[in-house]
Amino acid sequence: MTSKTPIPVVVIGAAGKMGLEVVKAVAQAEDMNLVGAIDRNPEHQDKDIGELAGLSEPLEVPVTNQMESMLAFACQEKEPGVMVDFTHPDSVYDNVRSAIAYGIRPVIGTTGLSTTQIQELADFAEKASTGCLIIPNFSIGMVLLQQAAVAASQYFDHVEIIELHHNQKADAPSGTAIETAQKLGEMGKTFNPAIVEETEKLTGARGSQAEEGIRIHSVRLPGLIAHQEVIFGAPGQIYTLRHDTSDRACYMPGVLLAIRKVLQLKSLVYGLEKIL
Ligand SMILES: NC(=O)C1=CN([C@@H]2O[C@H](COP(=O)(O)OP(=O)(O)OC[C@H]3O[C@@H](n4cnc5c(N)ncnc54)[C@H](OP(=O)(O)O)[C@@H]3O)[C@@H](O)[C@H]2O)C=CC1
Ligand SMILES: O=C(O)C1=N[C@H](C(=O)O)C[C@H](O)C1
Repeated sequence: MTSKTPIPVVVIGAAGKMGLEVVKAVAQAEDMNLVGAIDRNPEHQDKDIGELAGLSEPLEVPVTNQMESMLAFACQEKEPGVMVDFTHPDSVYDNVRSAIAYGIRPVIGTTGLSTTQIQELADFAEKASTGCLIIPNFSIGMVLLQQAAVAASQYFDHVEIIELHHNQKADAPSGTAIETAQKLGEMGKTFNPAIVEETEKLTGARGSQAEEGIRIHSVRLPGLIAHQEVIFGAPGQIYTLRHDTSDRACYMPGVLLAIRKVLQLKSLVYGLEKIL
């Protein structure tokens, strides 16, 4: 039996809510080896990431805020490496450019990249012939919700999206809600034709206007994790699609799949459904 060399994985944002889940999932995956844990939070510097993640054994991987040195180290591994990014909308773009420059394949979970930034990263990955994945939502339930929404949009002309998240979330609307609106927008129809002339007495009362006239409403409260409703309306009926997460572990099968798949790519791919 041949045993393949494990995939070297670096996690950036490793000490955050998603980063710690990824650390646990990668540590348990037989075909992966966690080689680096990057996080800027000063509280966690030099601590063993396995201990921070609550694993029974240390992983002998200390948290560092030195991204460039860590990427330089990871690119010397025998096998091509992968960097999983769950950081912040303000830093993900630069992190990904650096990873690609070192020949490390990025798997991006961080949301909040602009359309221009995504296009620039796609061009950069293409020039470097490097795989790169941007996945606004790693849960299979959300892929299914989006597919059901696209199917329903053939029959409904009116639709709005409500996304609800914990109140530590930096970006609004969520990357998932934007992706959902884009998918509905790709149907090529204009939703929500105006029936009356509306006046917003409080700015933002009707949410933000996304693709093809689709409105997105963002709710932020402690006690929530990540939830989304797509509500279709027609005379005499409402059709509601809803996805709820109760544990960030729900994203891990998607994250592990992305780590394996990004190594087979030579350019940027957007969306979990493209690699299923
Ligand atoms: N695609 C998906 O399926 C999912 C995506 N997300 C997205 O992932 C991102 C992270 O979410 P979450 O884990 O909840 O956030 P957290 O704030 O819990 O974690 C982010 C971590 O990254 C650190 N960090 C931020 N910037 C840098 C940087 N430049 N270099 C190193 N470390 C950095 C933060 O440090 P500090 O505390 O000092 O800021 C923090 O420890 C968000 O954009 C969120 O929307 C979340 C869930 C699922
Ligand atoms: O910040 C989060 O928590 C989440 N962010 C992603 C998004 O913005 O869509 C994915 C999921 O909704 C959880």
